[in-house]
Amino acid sequence: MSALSKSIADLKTNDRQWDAFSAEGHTVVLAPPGSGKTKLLATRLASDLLNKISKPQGAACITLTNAAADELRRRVESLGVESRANLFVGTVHGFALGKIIEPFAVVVGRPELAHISIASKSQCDQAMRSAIAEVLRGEDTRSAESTIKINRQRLATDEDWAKSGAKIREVARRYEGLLHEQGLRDFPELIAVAVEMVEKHETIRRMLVAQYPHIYVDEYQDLAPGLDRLVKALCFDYRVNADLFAVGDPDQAVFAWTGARPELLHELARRSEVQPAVELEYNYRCGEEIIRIANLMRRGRPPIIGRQRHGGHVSATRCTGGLSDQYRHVVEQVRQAVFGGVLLHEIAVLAPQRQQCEAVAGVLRESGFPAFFRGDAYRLTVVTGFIEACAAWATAGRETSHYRLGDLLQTWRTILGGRWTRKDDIALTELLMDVTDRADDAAVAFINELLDCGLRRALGQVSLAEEALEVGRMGDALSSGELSGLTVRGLAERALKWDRVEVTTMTSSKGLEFDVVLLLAADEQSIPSYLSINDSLQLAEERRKFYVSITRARKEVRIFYSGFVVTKFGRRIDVEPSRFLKEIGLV
Ligand SMILES: Nc1ncnc2c1ncn2[C@@H]1O[C@H](COP(=O)(O)OP(=O)(O)OP(=O)(O)O)[C@@H](O)[C@H]1O
Repeated sequence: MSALSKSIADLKTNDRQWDAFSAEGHTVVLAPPGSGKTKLLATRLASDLLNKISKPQGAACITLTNAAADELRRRVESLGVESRANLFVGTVHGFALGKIIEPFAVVVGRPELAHISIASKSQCDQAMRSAIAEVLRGEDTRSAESTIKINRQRLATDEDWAKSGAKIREVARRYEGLLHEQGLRDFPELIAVAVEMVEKHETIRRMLVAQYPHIYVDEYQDLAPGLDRLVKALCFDYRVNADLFAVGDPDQAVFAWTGARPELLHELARRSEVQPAVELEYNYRCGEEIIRIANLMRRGRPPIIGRQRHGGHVSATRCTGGLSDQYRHVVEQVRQAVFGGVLLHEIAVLAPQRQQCEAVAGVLRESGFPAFFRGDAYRLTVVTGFIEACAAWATAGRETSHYRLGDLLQTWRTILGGRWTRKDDIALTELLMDVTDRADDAAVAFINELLDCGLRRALGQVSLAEEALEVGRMGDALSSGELSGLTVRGLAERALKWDRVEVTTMTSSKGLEFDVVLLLAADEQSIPSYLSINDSLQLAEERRKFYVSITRARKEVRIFYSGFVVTKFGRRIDVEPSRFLKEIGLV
C-alpha cells in the first residue's frame, strides 16, 4: 500500500475526516486540537495533486508560518507528490510578494514594486517615532502607534480611519512616506498592495486562478484580514473561481496582535457558496483526563472525543515561594518524568512571558537538564532553519546531527530557485566540509560565508524578501544582539530537536505536542495578563492561549501558581489563582 493510500485509509476510519476529504466545492473544516487537521490537509492536497489537478495547473497552500509550510511540504512529498512549477506552499507574505506583486507589478503600472526592500523592525520603529513626533507635536500620543498598527494590519476602510481621527491617519501616511523616502516598505503595506491588485484587476485574478485553481488554507483563524480578502477575491468572484479548502479552529486563535480575527473563519463557514462546515470531533493526541478538562473550556461547543489514548493527568500546584519556587517544582517534575522514562524533548515548559522562559531554561540547565528556549532574536524560517541545519551538519558530527547533506542540498536548490547551478552545490558542500574544523569560529562569520557562497544572490529575489529580513535579524542578533559571540557549534545546537527540554511561550506552543506539559505562572494578572483583564476581546484570546497550552500534552499537564505576582517595579500583589484554573475545576 502506498503512503497516500495508507493515509486515505486512516481518514476512512473517521467519518468527519472522510466527509472533509471527499467534499466537493468550497470546504471549511473546523478542527479542534489534535484532530488530524494537518494529516487531513496534507492528504487532501497530495490526493488532489495526483488525481485531480493536471499539470501545468497547480495549487496554492497558504500557511501561518514558514515552519508550518515546511512541515506540510515534507508531509506532501512523503505522500508521493513531486514538486511542480505551479505548486505554492508558503505564507501569505510569500504568496503576496512572489505570486502577486513580483509578477504583476509592471502589469498594473507600478514597476517600482518589482524591486522592493523591506524595512527592518528598527527602521519601522524609527519611522513611526518620527511620524508621531512630527504630526502629533505636543498632543497625546499614547495609543497612536497601536491604533495605526492595528488599522493597517486590518486593512482599515476610510470609515475605520475616520473613527480613529484625522490626525492618526495623517501619522500613518507620514510613516509610510518616511519609509518610501528611504526606498522601503513594510509588510502591512505590501499585503494591502497585493489585495488591491487582486481586487481591482480581473486579469490578475484570472491568471492566478489559472495557475492555482485550488487554494488550501491552514489555520485560517490566525491569518489576518489580508488573506481573507485575497481568498474572497479569488474564490467567490462570479467570473473566476478557485476552489477553497480551508481548515482552522476559532477556539485556537492566538494571533490577534497580527490583526487576525477568529470571526473571519466563522463568517467564511457561514457563506452561502461554502458547503456546510465539517467539524472534526476526535482527538488523537491527549489522554482522556486532558480531554475532559479541555471540554470544560469549550463552553457549549460540541465536546471533543478522545481516540487512542487512555489515562492522562492534569493538576495544579501552589508554589508559595513565587516564580523561583515554581522553577524548582519544574526541575523536580522534569526529574520525575525522566525517571519515569519520558524523553527530554517530550517535555515542554510553557510560560506566558519570555523572561519567565529564559529564567526557567537557565534554572533547568543549572540543575543539569539541557533546556532550550528559542526566544525571538529571529524567527525560524526556511532560510534561518537551513543556516542552523548547515551548522549542525558541519559541526555536530555528520552521522549524529540528524541532518543529511542530500536534504540540505535539496533545500539549497529550493532557496536558490531559478538561479541554482550545479556549481552552487559544490560550493556549499566545500564550505560545510571546511567549517567542520572551525566549530568554535563566530557563527556570524559562517553566515557571511554562506551569503558569499550564493545565499546573498538568492535573497535578492523579491519572493524571498521576508527571508532576507529574517536572515538580517539573525545576523544582527549574532553580531551585536542577544546572541552575539555565539559560535558555529552554538548555532548548531539551536537546530537540534532532541535530548533537551523545550521551553516556549504559551503563544509559540501552538501546533506543537509533547508527552508532558508544565505550565508556569497561572495566577490572575499573569494568566490572564493584567493588560487584558478589562478588555473582553483580549481576555478571550488569553483564554484561548490557556486552552491551546493544555491541549499540547499527550499524557500529563502540571500547572503551577503562587497566589501572588510581582510587578515589574518589584511590588508584590496577592492575587487569586488564574480564573481559568477555577473554570476547569482545579482550584
Ligand atoms: N484518521 C486517523 N487515524 C489515525 N491517526 C490519525 C488520524 N488522524 C490523525 N491522526 C494522528 O493524530 C495525530 C494528530 O494529528 P495532526 O498533527 O494532524 O493534528 P492537528 O489537528 O494538526 O493538531 P493541532 O492543530 O492541535 O496542532 C497525528 O499523530 C496523526 O497521525
